Amino acid sequence: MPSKKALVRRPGPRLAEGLVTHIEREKADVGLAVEQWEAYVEALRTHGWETIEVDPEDDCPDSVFVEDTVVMYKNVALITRPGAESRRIETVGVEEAVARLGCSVNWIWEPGTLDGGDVLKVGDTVYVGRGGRTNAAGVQQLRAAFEPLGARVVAVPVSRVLHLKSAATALPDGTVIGHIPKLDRPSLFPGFLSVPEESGSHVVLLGGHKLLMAQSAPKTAELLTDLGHEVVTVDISEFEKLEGCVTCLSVRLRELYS
Ligand SMILES: NC(=O)NCCC[C@H](N)C(=O)O
Repeated sequence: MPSKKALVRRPGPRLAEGLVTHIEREKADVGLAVEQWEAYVEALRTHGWETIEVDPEDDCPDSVFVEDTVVMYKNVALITRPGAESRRIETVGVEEAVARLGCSVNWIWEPGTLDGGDVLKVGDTVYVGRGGRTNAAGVQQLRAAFEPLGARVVAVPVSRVLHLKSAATALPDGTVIGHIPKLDRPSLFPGFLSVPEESGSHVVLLGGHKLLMAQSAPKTAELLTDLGHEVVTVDISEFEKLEGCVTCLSVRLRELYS
């Protein structure tokens, strides 16, 4: 039976100093962000996920975006080497957490860089965005880690957004959804559905046809509801000010053997 555990990491007091690359900086309200994070975690729990808090990393403003620090494939946790140097220390606590959960651990090494936000899994196809945070060596190391386990790794150029998953994720049936103006090569995805809002391109699969989405994408929520999905929304405005989205606030562990 698949496990339903999700790693999350509480935002720290320096959250508002988080990196912004493709958008104008707007001051995030840390108190409100904590409330929004708690509601996000509660939404995961309500839909059957056991949440595991990685020890906070209060000196790292971006540590709440835990997805960037580890990529899961089967029982293997690939600890990343984030493209932004200021984020590299975040991996230490995450490595401890996944090791405690019984994952096999592997690593991206220098000169490779890779952010988890650049990795989109659709069944055994693993799309990896090669862009501002993930370099060619990171892509090669991801291939070397996951292809022997049965993955097919497809590299996708990313230049218009922070990460591949800033502009594309996948529905439970494997359809990739994305916001065309932010994608370099939408034609690389077979079975592609375009969505009207950039923040509508981010969905977290909660199980069955349930999707967790940001409140900021009402038109996409309507489109997906009309296609028979059950949409659960959360307000993550303070994380969106830092180029975060629903996907980057957790890492789901679905194939643990413990
Ligand atoms: N996977 C993600 O979408 N991560 C968002 C990271 C945002 C953070 N401010 C950063 O620039 O690294």
